[in-house]
Amino acid sequence: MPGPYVYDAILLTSFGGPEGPDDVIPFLENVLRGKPVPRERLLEVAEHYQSFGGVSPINQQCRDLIAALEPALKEAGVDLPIYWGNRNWEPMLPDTLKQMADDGVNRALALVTSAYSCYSGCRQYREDLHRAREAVCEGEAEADAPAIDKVRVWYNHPSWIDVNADLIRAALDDLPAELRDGAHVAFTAHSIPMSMADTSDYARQLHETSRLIAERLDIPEDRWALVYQSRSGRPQDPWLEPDVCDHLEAVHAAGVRAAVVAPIGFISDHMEVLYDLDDEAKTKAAEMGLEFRRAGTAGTDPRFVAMLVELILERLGEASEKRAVGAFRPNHDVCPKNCCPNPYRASPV
Ligand SMILES: CC1=C(CCC(=O)O)c2cc3nc(cc4[nH]c(cc5[nH]c(cc1n2)c(C)c5CCC(=O)O)c(CCC(=O)O)c4C)C(CCC(=O)O)=C3C
Ligand SMILES: [Fe+2]
Repeated sequence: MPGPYVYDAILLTSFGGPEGPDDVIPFLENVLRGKPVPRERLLEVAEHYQSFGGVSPINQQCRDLIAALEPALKEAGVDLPIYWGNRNWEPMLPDTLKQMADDGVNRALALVTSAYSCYSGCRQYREDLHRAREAVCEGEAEADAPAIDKVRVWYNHPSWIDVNADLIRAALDDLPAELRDGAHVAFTAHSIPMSMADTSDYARQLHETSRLIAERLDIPEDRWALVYQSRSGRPQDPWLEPDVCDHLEAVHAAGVRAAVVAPIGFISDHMEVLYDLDDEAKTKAAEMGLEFRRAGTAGTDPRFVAMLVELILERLGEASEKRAVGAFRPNHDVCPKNCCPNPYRASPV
C-alpha cells in the first residue's frame, strides 16, 4: 500500500436531504434552525420536496459520487477509505465522525460538495465539522476526534470549466438549429443574502467561472449573464439578484427567443435544480414562448471525478501542480481567519 500519507481517510461532507415524506419537515427544521427565514418559506419548500415523494435526490447523488470516486482514487494509487457525513440529514456528521474515531482515523481530508466560497458553502461546513468533533469528544480529550482539513474550492479548475462547458454545449446543440446562434445563456447559482455575499468571494468566483465557460464556448458578452435562483430569507432582506425567472422575462422582452439555463452553482441535479429550474423556470419560459433548455450538472462525469482525485492528490503532496485557469490563482487550502464569516452570529471556528 502506498503512503503513509498525512491523511488516513477522505470525508465526503454534504448538505443532506430527506429520504421520505416524514423526513421533510424535520430536515427543513435542521436547515433553518437559527436562520432568519419565515415559517411560510419552510412550508412552501416542504411542498417542493413532497411533490417528489419527500425524497431529495442529493443523498443518492452522494452515494453515486462515492461509488465513482473509490475506484478512481485506487486507480491513482491512493488506498484511503471514503466516509460520508451531512449537515442536515442522515448520515449526520457527528455519527460519521464517531465511526471514524472508532475506526482509528487520526486525520481526514474533507471533500465539501461546494465549488464556491461563502458562509453556506465553506465556513458553515467547517463549523459543522468542529461541532461534530466536539460531540465525539463529549468532554473527553479532543485528541480522540479525527483532525479534519478541507479541500480548496475548485471554481477555476480547468476540469470544472471543461465539464460545464461541454454540458452547456450539449444543451445549445439541443435547440432548434435556427435559434442556436442567437441563444442566451443564463448561468445560475443559489442566491445568498447580501450580508453573506458582501463578505465572501462567492459572486466574484461565480462570475469568473461563467466568463471562462462563455469564453470557451465563444459566447459574446451580450449573450450571457450570471443570475441567481432559490431565494430564501425574509422579503425585506436583500439577496443576490437578478432572479433567474425575472431575467428570462427581461431577455425575452428584449427579443431573445431561446435560452439555456446552466446551473453552475450546483455539482449535481439537486432539488433546487429539479424544482426551481426544471419546473418553475421551464414553465415560465413556456408561458412566454421562450425556447428553454436546462444544461446538465457535473454529477459523476469521469472528468469531474478525476478533478476531485487531483484535489486530493494535491493535499497528499502527490500532484505536480495546483491547476487553475483564468485571472485568479488556485484558492487557498487552509481558510484564513476572516474567510467567509458567519453573517448571523459569532463563529466557533
Ligand atoms: C450557497 C448555497 C448552496 C450551494 C453550496 C452548497 O452546496 O452548500 C446551497 C446548496 C443547497 N441548499 C439545499 C437546500 C436548501 N437550502 C436552503 C436554504 C438556504 N440555502 C442557502 C445557500 C446555499 N444553499 C441559503 C443562504 C439559505 C437560507 C438559509 C441559510 O442561511 O442557511 C433550504 C431551506 C429552504 C429554503 O429557504 O429554500 C433548503 C432546503 C441543498 C439540498 C438540495 C436537495 O435536497 O437536493 C443544497 C445542495
Ligand atoms: Fe441552500
